[in-house]
Amino acid sequence: MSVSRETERLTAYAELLRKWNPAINLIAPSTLDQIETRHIADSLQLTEITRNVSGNWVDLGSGGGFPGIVMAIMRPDLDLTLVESDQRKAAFLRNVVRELALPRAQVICKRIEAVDRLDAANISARALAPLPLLMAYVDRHLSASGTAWLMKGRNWQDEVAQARTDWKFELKPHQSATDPDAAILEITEIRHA
Ligand SMILES: C[S@@+](CC[C@H](N)C(=O)[O-])C[C@H]1O[C@@H](n2cnc3c(N)ncnc32)[C@H](O)[C@@H]1O
Repeated sequence: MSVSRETERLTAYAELLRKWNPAINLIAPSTLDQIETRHIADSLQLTEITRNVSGNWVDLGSGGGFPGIVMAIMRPDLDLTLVESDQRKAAFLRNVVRELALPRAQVICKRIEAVDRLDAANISARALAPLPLLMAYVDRHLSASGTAWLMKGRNWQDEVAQARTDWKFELKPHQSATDPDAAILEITEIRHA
């Protein structure tokens, strides 16, 4: 049976994470044995939901590369930008992009608030900030017709209620398969309330 190019790259990525995590703390050490079942599986849910989506993609606060690197592996047809302000994590991400040969992925090592507007068709973020703050980051970098894909934990409904104080938006939640209380929030038409 042939192993797909995507599977080879996901395996190589997991190896790089395991190699570098002791030095850089890319993911919580307690979750090192859950790279495939939790971190990659979470990210693959997003790539599955968005398999027919087109346009440039921006992943904010990429950290060790979830979901940004998984998106770059599964969608090599998209221009993808990972924004990560921590220099050591950004160096790791650049190394992954080079070693896995992902030529349409680039890393910006700056704070999200300091990056020139990216005018993205799609934005993703996982474990970056509470939704009210995340909306401000997304609003800065999303195009008027763009879609945000925000991976949220079990308090997502409370966060949505808080965010609606300052923002108006259309919301379509996709329930997580790995954690029934978590969701990927598909958000469009963002504007100040
Ligand atoms: C908790 S980690 C999550 C990383 C990854 N998305 C994941 O799910 O594993 C949040 C990351 O966002 C980065 N970050 C936080 N605030 C940021 C900002 N304002 N600009 C750029 N990066 C930021 C941090 O350095 C950190 O690597």
